[in-house]
Amino acid sequence: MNYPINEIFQTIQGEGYYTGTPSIFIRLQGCPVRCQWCDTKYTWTCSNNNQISYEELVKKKISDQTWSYINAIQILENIKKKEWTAKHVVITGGEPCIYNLLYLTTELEKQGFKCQIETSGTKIIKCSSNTWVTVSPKQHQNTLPASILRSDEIKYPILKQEDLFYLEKMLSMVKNKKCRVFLQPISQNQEALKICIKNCIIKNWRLSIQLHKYILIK
Ligand SMILES: C[S@@+](CC[C@H](N)C(=O)[O-])C[C@H]1O[C@@H](n2cnc3c(N)ncnc32)[C@H](O)[C@@H]1O
Ligand SMILES: Nc1nc2[nH]cc(C(=O)O)c2c(=O)[nH]1
Ligand code: SF4
Ligand SMILES: [Mg+2]
Repeated sequence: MNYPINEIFQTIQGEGYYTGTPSIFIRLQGCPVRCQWCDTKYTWTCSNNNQISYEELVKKKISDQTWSYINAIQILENIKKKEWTAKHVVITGGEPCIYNLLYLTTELEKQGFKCQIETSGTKIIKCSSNTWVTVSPKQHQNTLPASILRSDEIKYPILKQEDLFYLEKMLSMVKNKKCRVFLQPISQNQEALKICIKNCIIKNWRLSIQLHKYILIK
């Protein structure tokens, strides 16, 4: 099965529960959700005009809207060829759950990788049962309660205190589920950081600051 991939890179996970974990990122192309503060807008459209070859994709040095159809075997070949050592794979995007990720996560697990998906939860999540699912609820496009139920962590970007109303509404829909909640300031906004810190302490939630943006890694 081929997936439209924007970039594949090895770095340190900068967000959420696995912050600090050496990770191989697989960024898929395409997202219909269109959050206006999104920091990966270059993945939103999957236009044929921006399609490049596998050979060009694996050599990409900059983050732009070019992408290539790549299958799991080619991904594994690329990881081996680049001698990457991380065993944690983060499938992100764009919105990766517009695609069926069951095949990709299963093939990666067969080779000993731990898979994590970063998703808005606005689409039905199709992946292996061992995959760690990070759901980032989105107010304007209605994250599915089923996604919250499947989630291993909820990572909620906020700008202002009122943004928390939607998170509380989503959590109230899954009363019996114990959720791991992370608050994440949007775009390193310092006022939002203060609001995140205040509410994490009150609610005993955890803070996610996008570490990679502070230590200037990809
Ligand atoms: C780029 S998104 C891709 C995965 C998926 N579409 C989603 O929204 O979860 C990965 C994570 O980055 C967060 N994010 C995107 N832009 C951000 C920004 N400007 N500030 C903070 N977090 C941001 C998203 O909320 C999500 O948790
Ligand atoms: N280092 C690093 N950690 C991340 N965690 C989630 C990311 C994303 O864009 O999905 C991301 C990213 O782009 N870089
Ligand atoms: S759902 Fe994720 S990728 Fe899509 S616009 Fe929102 S933050 Fe960006
Ligand atoms: Mg990112």
